[in-house]
Amino acid sequence: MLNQLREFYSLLTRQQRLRLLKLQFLIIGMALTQIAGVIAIGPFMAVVGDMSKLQGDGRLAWAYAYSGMQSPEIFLSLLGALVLAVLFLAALFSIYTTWRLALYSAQVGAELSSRLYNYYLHQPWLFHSSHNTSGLISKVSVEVQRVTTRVINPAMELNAKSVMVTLMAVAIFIYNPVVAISGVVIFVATYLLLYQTVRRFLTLHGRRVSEAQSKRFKLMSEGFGGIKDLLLLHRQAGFISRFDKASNRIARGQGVTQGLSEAPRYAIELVAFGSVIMLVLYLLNLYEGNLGEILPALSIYALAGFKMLPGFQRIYTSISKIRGNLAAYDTIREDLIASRGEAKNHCASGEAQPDARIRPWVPRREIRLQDVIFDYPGTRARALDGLTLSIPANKMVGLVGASGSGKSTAVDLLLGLIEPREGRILIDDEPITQENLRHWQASIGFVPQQIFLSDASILENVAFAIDRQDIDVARVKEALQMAQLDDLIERFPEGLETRIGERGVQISGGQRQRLGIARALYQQASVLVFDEATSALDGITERRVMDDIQRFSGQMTVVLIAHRLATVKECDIIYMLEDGKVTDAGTYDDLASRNQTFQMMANL
Ligand SMILES: Nc1ncnc2c1ncn2[C@@H]1O[C@H](COP(=O)(O)OP(=O)(O)OP(=O)(O)O)[C@@H](O)[C@H]1O
Repeated sequence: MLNQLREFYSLLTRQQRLRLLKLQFLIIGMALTQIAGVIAIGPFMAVVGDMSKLQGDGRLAWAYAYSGMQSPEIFLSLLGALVLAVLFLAALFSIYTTWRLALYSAQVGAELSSRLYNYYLHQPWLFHSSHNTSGLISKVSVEVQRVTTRVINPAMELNAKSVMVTLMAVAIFIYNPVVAISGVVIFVATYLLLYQTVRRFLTLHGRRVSEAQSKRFKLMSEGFGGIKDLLLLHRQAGFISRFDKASNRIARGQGVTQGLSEAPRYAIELVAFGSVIMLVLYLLNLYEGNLGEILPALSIYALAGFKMLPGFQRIYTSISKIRGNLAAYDTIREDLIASRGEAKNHCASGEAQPDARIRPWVPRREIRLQDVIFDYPGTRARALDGLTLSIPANKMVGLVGASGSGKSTAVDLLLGLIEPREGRILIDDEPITQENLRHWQASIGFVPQQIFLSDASILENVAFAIDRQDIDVARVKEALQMAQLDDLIERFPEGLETRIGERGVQISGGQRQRLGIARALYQQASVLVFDEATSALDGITERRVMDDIQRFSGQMTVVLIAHRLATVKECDIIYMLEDGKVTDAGTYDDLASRNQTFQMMANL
C-alpha cells in the first residue's frame, strides 16, 4: 500500500506537490495548537485540586501574584477562560486546516479527471479503436472520483491524524514516558491486530467493486446504445439482471469496506475504558493517593486521550478505506503514468483553437499511396499489403472491394489517423511526416458513415468542437447552402439555433449526412473523404446526396468508399481492392466491361 501511495505521490505535478508541502505546515500547526489546548488544562486543574498552590514560590503562585487578581477564585476563572480561549483557537485552526485538506483532495481529483480526459482525447485512432468507450468514461468519472474520495481524502486525513497523534504522544512522553509508551503500545497493537484481520477482505472487496463498476458502465453503454434492438427483441431482462448483479456486488463491497472500517470503534472503546482504570490505579500509586497531584495529570491524559482516540480511529478508517479502494487507483494507474508528459504538453499550451494557425496543405497534382503495408497491433494478417494508388487532385475517386479488403484502413492512413508500417503517402511527391501532418489534416474534410451529432444547435454542430464565440456564422451558412440544407434550416423557427441531437429536433438520415458534409465543408476542406457515408440512405436520398457530392468534383478532390457500386458510378477512377492491394482500376464502364468481380458486385 505504501508503495502505491509513494508512486501516486510521484505522479502528482510539481504544483500539486508544492501545495501538499504547504499543507504539511498547516497540519503541524494544527497538531501543535491541539497540544497547547491539552497542556493548558494542566495548570487549571492543578489549582482546582489544590488552591494552596497559589501560595509559596511555585510557578502558579508567581503567575497569581503577577496577575494582580484579588482572589484565588477570580484567578481560577481567568485560568478557565484562558484554557477555553486556547481550545477555541485550536478548534478554529483545525476547522481551517480540515477545510484546506478537503479542498486539496477535491482539486487534485478534478485535475486528475481533466488530465485523463485530456490524455484520452489526444490518443491516436488505434488506441480508441481498441478501447471500450464506456471503460474510458468510467475511468475519467467513477474511478477518479473513487480515488479522490476514498484514497486521496483518507490519505490526507491519515497524514493529519498521524502527525497529531505522534506529536501528542511526544508531548505526553516528555510529561511522563511510561504513560506515553504504554498508551501508544496498547492502542497501536489493538489497531494492528484488527487491521491484520480485515485487510485481506478489504483488498478483495475493493477489487470486486472496481470490476463491477466497469461492468455496469459497459451494460449502460450497450443497453442505451442498442436500445432499438432491445425494444424490438424484448431482451431487456438479461441486461437488467446483469446490472442488478453488478450493483449488488458494488453495494456489498462498499458495505463491507465501510463496515470493516467502522467496526473497531467498539472494541477500542472497551480497551480505552480498561486503560483509564489502569491509568487511575497507576497515578494513585505514583502520587500515593494525593488527589491534588493526580487531578492535573489525569485531566491532561484524559484530554489527550480524548483527542488521540478519534485520531487513532481515523487513522485506522483511512488506512482501511485506502486499502479497500486502491483497486480504483490500479485501474487508472497506467494511464496516469502515461499522461504525465501529456499533462504538460497539452494543458500548458492552452491550444483552444489549434486549427486557426495551421495553413492547409492543398494538393495540386495528386495524392499517392506508395507500397503501403499496414497491420493492426495483435493481428497477423496484413490489412494493407503493398497498396499503391494515385488520387488525382480535384477528381472524384472511388474505393470499392469486398468487406475486409482494406478500404477503411486506406482511408485512415490517408487521414493521417494511422501510420504505415512500410511505404509512404505523398502529396505532390512530398511525403506526409509528423511535422507536416497537421497541415495535411487541415485540408481534409471527413464524412463518416455515422455522423456524430452533439446535443447542441445546428450552428454548433456544423462548426463542430469550436467555441461558440469563435464560430464564423457566415461560413456556417455557406457550408449549409453548399450541402443544400439551407431550405431545411429556414423551416425551423429558431433557424441555426435549432437544437438537434439527442434532445433536439429529429432530422432524417439524408439530412444528417448532409450535415456531415456541411461540417466537412465548414473546415474549408480541399479534399473530401466519404467513408460509406451514403450506405445508410435509401436509393433516392443517396442519389440526391451523390448529386451534391458531384457538384464538388472539379473544385475539390473527393474520395469515396462505397459498397454499392451505384455510388461510385460518376467517379473519374475506381480502385478495386482485394486483400489490402489494388487488383484493378479504371472508370465504372471500364471495370464493368472487363472485371468479373466488379460485374458480380454490380450484378451486371
Ligand atoms: N481496429 C482493428 N483491429 C484489428 N484489425 C482490424 C481493425 N480494423 C480493421 N481490421 C482488419 O483489417 C482488415 C481490413 O479492414 P478494413 O476495415 O480496412 O476493410 P474494409 O474494406 O473497409 O471493410 P468494410 O467494407 O467491411 O468496412 C480486415 O481484415 C479487418 O478485420
